[in-house]
Amino acid sequence: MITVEQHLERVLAAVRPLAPQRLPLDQAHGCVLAEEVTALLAVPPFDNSAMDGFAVRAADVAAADDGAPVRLRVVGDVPAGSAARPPVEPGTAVRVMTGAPVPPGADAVVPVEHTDQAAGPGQELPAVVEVRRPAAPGAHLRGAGEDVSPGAVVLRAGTPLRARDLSTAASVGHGTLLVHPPVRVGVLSTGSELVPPGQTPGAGQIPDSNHVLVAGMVREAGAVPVLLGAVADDAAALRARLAENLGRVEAVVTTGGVSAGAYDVVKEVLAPLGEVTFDQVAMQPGKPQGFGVLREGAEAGPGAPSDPGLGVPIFCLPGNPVSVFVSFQVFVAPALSRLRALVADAGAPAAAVAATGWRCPPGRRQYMPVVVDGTDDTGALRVRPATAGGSGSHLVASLAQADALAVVDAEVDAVREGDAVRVMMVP
Ligand SMILES: Nc1nc2c(c(=O)[nH]1)N[C@H]1C(S)=C(S)[C@@H](COP(=O)(O)OP(=O)(O)OC[C@H]3O[C@@H](n4cnc5c(N)ncnc54)[C@H](O)[C@@H]3O)O[C@H]1N2
Ligand code: MOO
Repeated sequence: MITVEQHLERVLAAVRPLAPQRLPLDQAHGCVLAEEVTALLAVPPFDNSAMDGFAVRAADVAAADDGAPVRLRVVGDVPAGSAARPPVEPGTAVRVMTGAPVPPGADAVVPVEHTDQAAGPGQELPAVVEVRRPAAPGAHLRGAGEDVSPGAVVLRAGTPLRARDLSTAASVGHGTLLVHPPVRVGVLSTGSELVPPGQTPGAGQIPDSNHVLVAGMVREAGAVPVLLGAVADDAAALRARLAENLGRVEAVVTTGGVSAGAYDVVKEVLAPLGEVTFDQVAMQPGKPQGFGVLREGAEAGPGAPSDPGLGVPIFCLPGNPVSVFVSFQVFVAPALSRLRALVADAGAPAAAVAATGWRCPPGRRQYMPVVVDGTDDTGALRVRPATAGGSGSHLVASLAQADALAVVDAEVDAVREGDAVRVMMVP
């Protein structure tokens, strides 16, 4: 048996960040930025109106009032996007829309509501506008560069790009960014007993819950699942499904077929394709684990894992669904973070206290799905097992209740009510 740390170390030593690529903004969401981004354009890019109304000289309308409106001759119309710049001379106004460039000579905008003109679409350009309120110099004007000036740093390397980061990049003039590209993860279930979700299982069959579990966890880890379906416990079918798909993924996660069964074909198939080893890890659930590197169409031999074209890391997780969930959290998620070039780690487990006791397996670190039931007087989280059935790795239906995994050291044979435990919160 090896420890969780030994297995994780081996996994992380075999993966490194995908080489940066320049991608269009609409493909870069969730990717980690590989460059510092500076503004090419100012924001706003030019002086413009904050209101639909009339660009005026503030001095002209200083005394305007409902009882004594100021009449200005309208000498032009500037919708947003227009290149027109009709000058505003004393005694004149130019109609402007929100976002339209402020014409030369104007130093204020009077909103349409403060004039005799009707608001809304389809209004003809009037020859004369009556202004009924004064406007201070600068009123309703938005100055070029108010937010950022060209050359300002707007995004730092290492940022996982959110929607608003992409909008920032677009607003300062970028159409592409240098990013660590999306990590595509092949998701493959194995087992002759599996039927697709929603299909009534026949004798001895069960729904394939692992496929949607792994695909969803891949998404929650910021990577992109590539659904490779389920294969029966048949060596040729498994070999073919992997070989067909290796070229289009940066990692693979399989479930099932890694323990001691007579039909556990994952082990049998993987040796000739690459370098995958199968270990017993001192954890519960998740004891049998396979991990290694596959090379597309290549013979087995040492290489540089996760370099495009050189190798694809493969995680062969045990079939029991709770084992899949835990193994993904503990081994696959950190590896996907590294492939994405994320620097932030998951952080230390939080302090909690057991609201009820439970049994633990001898000699294996336990990852018990738990529900958080508030906090105690000291502020520690109160936790209890998510299922009345304890820590069985097949108790998948209760997994949805879990808020966290309680991590109990291998030497502990039972957690008693009131014991301190560490918990990892789960998505
Ligand atoms: N003789 C031994 N038997 C077992 C050992 C052992 O050391 N010696 N280890 C046990 C442990 S611990 C685990 S965990 C499991 C791992 O089994 P496999 O990875 O070989 O997985 P399977 O046998 O294919 O399936 C196990 C279990 O999970 C169900 N399953 C599989 N795939 C799915 C799926 N896609 N969706 C839902 N459920 C799935 C499957 O029906 C089995 O019930 O081995 C123990 N045995
Ligand atoms: O490792 Mo198995 O996951 O204990 O059931």
